[in-house]
Amino acid sequence: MIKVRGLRKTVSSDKTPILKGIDFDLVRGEFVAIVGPSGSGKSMLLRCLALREDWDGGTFVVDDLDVFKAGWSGKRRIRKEWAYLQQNPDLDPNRTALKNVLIGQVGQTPAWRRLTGMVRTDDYMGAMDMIESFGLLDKAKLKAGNLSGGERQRIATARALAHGANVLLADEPVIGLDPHTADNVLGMLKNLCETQETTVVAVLPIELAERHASRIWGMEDGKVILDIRGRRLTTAEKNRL
Ligand SMILES: Nc1ncnc2c1ncn2[C@@H]1O[C@H](COP(=O)(O)OP(=O)(O)OP(=O)(O)O)[C@@H](O)[C@H]1O
Repeated sequence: MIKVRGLRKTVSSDKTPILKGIDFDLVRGEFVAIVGPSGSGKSMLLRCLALREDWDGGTFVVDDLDVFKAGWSGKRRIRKEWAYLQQNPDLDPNRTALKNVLIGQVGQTPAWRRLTGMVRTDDYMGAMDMIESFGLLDKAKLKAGNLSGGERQRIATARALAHGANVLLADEPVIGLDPHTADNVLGMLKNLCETQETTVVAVLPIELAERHASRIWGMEDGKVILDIRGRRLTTAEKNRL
């Protein structure tokens, strides 16, 4: 269970809060899509949940762990077990797609492994399976710098999942993908939620949210103004966003 109460975020240059008190409970295995107009705070919410931003107020409880009260160890656990996929994923452009998946993300992978690049056969097989399931087996040996934006995004998602992230926070994970591939990737994420109890919180366009998410949050001006089970939004609901 993930429990957030009163999440507030203000940036120092501007005293108007960007997030104005967000509350929610999330259970394992939910696939939440965040929708809403540009500037409503979708990316900031994900960044705060990923602890890429300091919070200005609020409580954050994951299972029985009060993340902020636990201090360094609480934050470390989130960084280790949760994956954050930003719009431009932080892949190493000089390493192959496969190597990026194998060595993982800072925070998820022991430093010695990142430095030496040493991997076990099981890890290799797991990484190749994951790359294949994202339809990129033929790109595994290409340097990440030579992949398209959509391919990089899929490799970053594969990397997070290959390292066993149990919560995936993804900022527009299918941007730039053709509709068929976008549906495939989201279908895969949905399947992971259902079979592995992975929790996904992703910023998505409304029509993809309607099709794939188990829950939809609509954001407006730093607040969640709509929190519904995944389904087609009514015209009135769409007009609020
Ligand atoms: N570091 C910052 N300094 C000042 N303002 C910021 C900062 N980061 C975000 N903002 C502002 O906070 C608001 C919310 O930004 P955020 O990126 O979360 O919006 P969004 O809903 O993800 O938008 P989009 O759909 O365009 O990506 C915006 O008005 C943005 O300009």
